[in-house]
Amino acid sequence: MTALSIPTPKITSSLNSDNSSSPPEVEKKYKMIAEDVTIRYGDFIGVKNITMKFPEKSVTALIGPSGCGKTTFLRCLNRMHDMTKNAKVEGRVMIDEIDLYDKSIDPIYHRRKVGMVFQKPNPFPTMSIYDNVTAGLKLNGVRDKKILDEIVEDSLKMAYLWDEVKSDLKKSAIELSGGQQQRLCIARALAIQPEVLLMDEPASALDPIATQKIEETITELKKEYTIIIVTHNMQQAVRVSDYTGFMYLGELIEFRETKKLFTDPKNELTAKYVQGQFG
Ligand SMILES: Nc1ncnc2c1ncn2[C@@H]1O[C@H](COP(=O)(O)OP(=O)(O)OP(=O)(O)O)[C@@H](O)[C@H]1O
Repeated sequence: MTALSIPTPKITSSLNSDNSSSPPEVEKKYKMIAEDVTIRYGDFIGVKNITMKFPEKSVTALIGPSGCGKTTFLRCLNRMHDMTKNAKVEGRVMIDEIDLYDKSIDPIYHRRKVGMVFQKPNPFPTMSIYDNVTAGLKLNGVRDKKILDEIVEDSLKMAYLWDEVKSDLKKSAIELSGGQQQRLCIARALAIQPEVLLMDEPASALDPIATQKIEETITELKKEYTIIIVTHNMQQAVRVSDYTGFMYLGELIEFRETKKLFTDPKNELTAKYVQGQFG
């Protein structure tokens, strides 16, 4: 994809403590590390002291029963809680060597490195397919039509939507099917060239065929991106992820290679959850 030229802020801190919560079988480098993260909504603690290391170019799934804090945790990975009035995040989230929460960094610059895809497809409804993909780029000052055209094509190809829409990029985004809209949202997230992609139940509003396309897209994208996905669907976690973290009541209970977590869980709670004894 055409590389964007955006100024790099100074690096302010570094880390590599190797204490816990990394899947033990990993040979890859870690792209992102959440360290001692606690998230409160007023007096309520939504996430308790989670340390989690995300291997690069792989998919990590977050699973657990409703209300256990999956979305709350995911949202801290790109500082989305900055926009939630009563939320307070403690701890550190490192991308490469930079703490996203360090007071001296530019949060807008660093948030760009972490793309987000939400549960319900949310294309900008009054915009065309083309304008949806270029919206973030234009906000970042990219105006060159040739560069925009190239990035639109590259992003739509990476999201596995190009062949279905290339002949009519001016069509309104809301004329696409739900599954196509979700792949458009993935293309929109990829257009600003993030390094990490967060996905919050990206297929839960979709039918089985659209879900399969999204899962195939995720499998292809992990060749280039580090992906963290929240899912309710355990089969989906097994199909798409390399590593899985099981959360319960705001805590990370177990974090391992997906196959091992599902076939040989170490924790009794994990075992009960993956066997469907509670949900
Ligand atoms: N803005 C908020 N203010 C207060 N409490 C909140 C807020 N957002 C979430 N919570 C609470 O934090 C806890 C964790 O919620 P969260 O949405 O992260 O869980 P989840 O595991 O993603 O659930 P689900 O699978 O149902 O989406 C819940 O008890 C929820 O009610």
